[in-house]
Amino acid sequence: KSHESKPVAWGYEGDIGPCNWHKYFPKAGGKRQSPIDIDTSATQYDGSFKPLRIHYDSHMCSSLTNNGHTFCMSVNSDQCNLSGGPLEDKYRLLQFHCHWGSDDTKGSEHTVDGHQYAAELHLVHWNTDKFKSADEAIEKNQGIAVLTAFIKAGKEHRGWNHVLSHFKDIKKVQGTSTVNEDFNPKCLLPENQTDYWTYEGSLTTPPCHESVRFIIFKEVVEVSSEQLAQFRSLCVCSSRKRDTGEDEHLVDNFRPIQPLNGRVVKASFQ
Ligand SMILES: COc1ccc(N[C@H](NS(N)(=O)=O)Oc2ccccc2)cc1OC
Ligand SMILES: [Zn+2]
Repeated sequence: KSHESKPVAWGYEGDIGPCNWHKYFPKAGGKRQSPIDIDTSATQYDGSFKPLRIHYDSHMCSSLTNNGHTFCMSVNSDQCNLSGGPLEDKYRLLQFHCHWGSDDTKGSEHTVDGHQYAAELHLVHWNTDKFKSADEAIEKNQGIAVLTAFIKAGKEHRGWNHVLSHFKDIKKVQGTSTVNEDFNPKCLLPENQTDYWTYEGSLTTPPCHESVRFIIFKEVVEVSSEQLAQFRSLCVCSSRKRDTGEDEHLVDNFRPIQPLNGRVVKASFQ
């Protein structure tokens, strides 16, 4: 029997934290890693982008899972597609998830002029024109496109309640809940979908494949502080082994920013 490679544990703190990921996941030490700081004085306007086309249907059944690092809403509808903007091909929505912090002052992965937001939404899509499966696409250049929105504390976001209402079923690690309601993840995006930054980077979690085109909206989405607290209520795996055996609540599931290495961040707006 071939020896299955044992999955390597990784996390956001201690010796399995981001500084050591490269030891088991060599791509994490690559030249086009994510996230990055967006220095708005160095972005370059690109007038050649066509309008972004985000076509999601809402009759998709999906399941919400606590994967030990965040929640992940998987989508298995072939009707949720993304194209246009900086993209040459058509991409299909696979899942969405978020990154957040232990309080409202931190949590996003990307930063803008050094400013970190309270959380960051990632809608992960894979290139269905070039590849046969998401598992193939995640290792290939242009394989993945991640639509990204920053989140800050403010007024309550009613759309997010459709996701948060299922959190009680996935409080435990590897918990899964089936979500079969009429929910369209497009409601989680900002109103302004024409102004965004875009650059070529990587998965921000191991195996950190350098296959991702990030599209990051300029407009920030507001959710209430109570809703942000619900993100933090998820119990996830942590490197600290507590003898108390109490559930580990996640703190800071965001990767630190990575060197730009000469990459240029394009802007769809002037
Ligand atoms: C299509 O296959 C994958 C897609 C994505 C990621 N990792 C993803 N990276 S990110 N933050 O850049 O989107 O992080 C998470 C974080 C939480 C839940 C699921 C993904 C990993 C994948 O296979 C290993
Ligand atoms: Zn992510």
